[in-house]
Amino acid sequence: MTARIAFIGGGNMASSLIGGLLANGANPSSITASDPNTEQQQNLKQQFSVNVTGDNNQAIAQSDVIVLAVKPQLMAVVCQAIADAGNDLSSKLFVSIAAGVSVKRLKSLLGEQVAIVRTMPNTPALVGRGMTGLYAPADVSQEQNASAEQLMQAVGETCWVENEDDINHIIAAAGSAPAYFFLFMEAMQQQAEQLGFSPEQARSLVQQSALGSAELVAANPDLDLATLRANVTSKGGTTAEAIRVFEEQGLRKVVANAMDAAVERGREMESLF
Ligand SMILES: NC(=O)C1=CN([C@@H]2O[C@H](COP(=O)(O)OP(=O)(O)OC[C@H]3O[C@@H](n4cnc5c(N)ncnc54)[C@H](O)[C@@H]3O)[C@@H](O)[C@H]2O)C=CC1
Ligand SMILES: O=C(O)[C@@H]1CCC=N1
Repeated sequence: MTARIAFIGGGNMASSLIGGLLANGANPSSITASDPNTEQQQNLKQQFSVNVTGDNNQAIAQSDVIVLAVKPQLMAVVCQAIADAGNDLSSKLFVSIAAGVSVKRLKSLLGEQVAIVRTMPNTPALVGRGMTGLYAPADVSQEQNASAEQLMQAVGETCWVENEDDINHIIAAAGSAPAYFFLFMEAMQQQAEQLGFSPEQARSLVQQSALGSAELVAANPDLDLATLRANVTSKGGTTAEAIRVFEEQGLRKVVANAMDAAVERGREMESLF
């Protein structure tokens, strides 16, 4: 029997996961998205034909795997209401995708016996190119770990971590990472427009270069990234000049500082939410 999956919160990340699951062959009738925003419910129904509701407890009652996909600051109130409804949660597997909410915190809200796997996906899940980190405390069974892994592998690749704090490292290296690449691409698009291209042309130039580069990386697992870069960089040529400017102006340090800031914020959120 395929697992019935409830999404508590049907926003950006839930939509990416739902879209990815359906593209991978999941049956829309096995998925229920719960969201108080009726417009969001309509979008999900229209786009994916999944079941929608505004009642979290109804979605949970009819599902085996519960994906907690609300904003971190809402997690406490949402989980408390789930616990207060008094439904039997003992046979359910909870999969949290929230940044900055610890398993300890979730258990304190949902109940100490509740099985919880903490994960950190990213939005390319929508196109089957997700990267998800997973952490399971010792009381989660092998079978439940396998269910969580199966869910996330349907939308991309997975990486288990042994220590919960490593989820904050996954956030820095993968969960938040699409935004870094989008920022870089945005900056390149802007400059391409300055150089005289139309916005469409500029986007296409940047988009195809990014896509081609990522595919080259994936197609050459034995070549390190520095070698791929060197292959573009003719001695005394144009790329060398651009790379010189990036290096001299501290791109590596900026990247390291930005990733460290994401880790720190993840830890800080764990003390707030
Ligand atoms: N957006 C991203 O790239 C990623 C997000 N996450 C995590 O996913 C979670 C959701 O983030 P987004 O999808 O970006 O946020 P979002 O704001 O797009 O989605 C949250 C949804 O929850 C709904 N909601 C509000 N109150 C609710 C309630 N009481 N019950 C059920 N649903 C309720 C909102 O209407 C909204 O549609 C966050 O905890 C975030 O840390 C994790 C990895 C990546
Ligand atoms: O920005 C955030 O907090 C979430 C977690 C990773 C991506 N979005």
